[in-house]
Amino acid sequence: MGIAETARIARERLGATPGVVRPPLAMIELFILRDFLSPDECAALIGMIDANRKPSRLLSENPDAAFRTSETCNLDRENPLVRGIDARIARLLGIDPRLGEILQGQRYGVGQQFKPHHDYLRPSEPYWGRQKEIGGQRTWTAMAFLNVPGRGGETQFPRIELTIPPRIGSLVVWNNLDEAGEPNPATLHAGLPVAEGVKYIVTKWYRERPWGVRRGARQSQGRPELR
Ligand SMILES: O=C(O)CCC(=O)C(=O)O
Ligand SMILES: [Fe+2]
Repeated sequence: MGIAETARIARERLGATPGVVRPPLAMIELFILRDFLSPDECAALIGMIDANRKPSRLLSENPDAAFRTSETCNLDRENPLVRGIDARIARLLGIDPRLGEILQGQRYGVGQQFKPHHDYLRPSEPYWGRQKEIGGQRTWTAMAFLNVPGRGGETQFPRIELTIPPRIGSLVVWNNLDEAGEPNPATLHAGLPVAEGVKYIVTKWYRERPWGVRRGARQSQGRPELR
């Protein structure tokens, strides 16, 4: 199934799911589903993130050391809660779960942020040779807020003047590509600095092809810690 067909199905599935809201945005395809995760699920995920967090990394070289200052946790895919949530996201989008990267948690303390960036990959970057092999382009992003920090930590899309405040359990889903399946620059977004408290989210990125390195018949993961 290609990028366009995946997008058509995701659009249809999201559109048919009760509670899914699609803000009227001309330039990007974005959906919000409140209460996708229960407060108990959020609390359990926060515990897992706290137990296993490491400084977040970037896929591309970036001279700005403050570009992404959060911490990241690759969630244990053998854990039943993680498995269930992963499967629910895939079902909501009608997407083949094999296209998904590992479900990650992110934690931002006071002052931490992820400056404006695109989730799609750039074929002109040095990382592309490998990324092309392990799934190719990133297509859709799903991100859920696990808590509400005291202040700050909104997810902002500066090109379309959209700012989404954290809300516990809320899922935000967007297509990083345009109608033609090409990277959509309007999807530029940032995790704004946390001003008070701590912010936790989970993020799920999907690829155009099954994600991972193929060794014979067995599929192992790529370098999930990298963004
Ligand atoms: O923290 C946020 O609000 C955005 C996170 C994000 O953009 C990402 O992890 O790719
Ligand atoms: Fe992002």
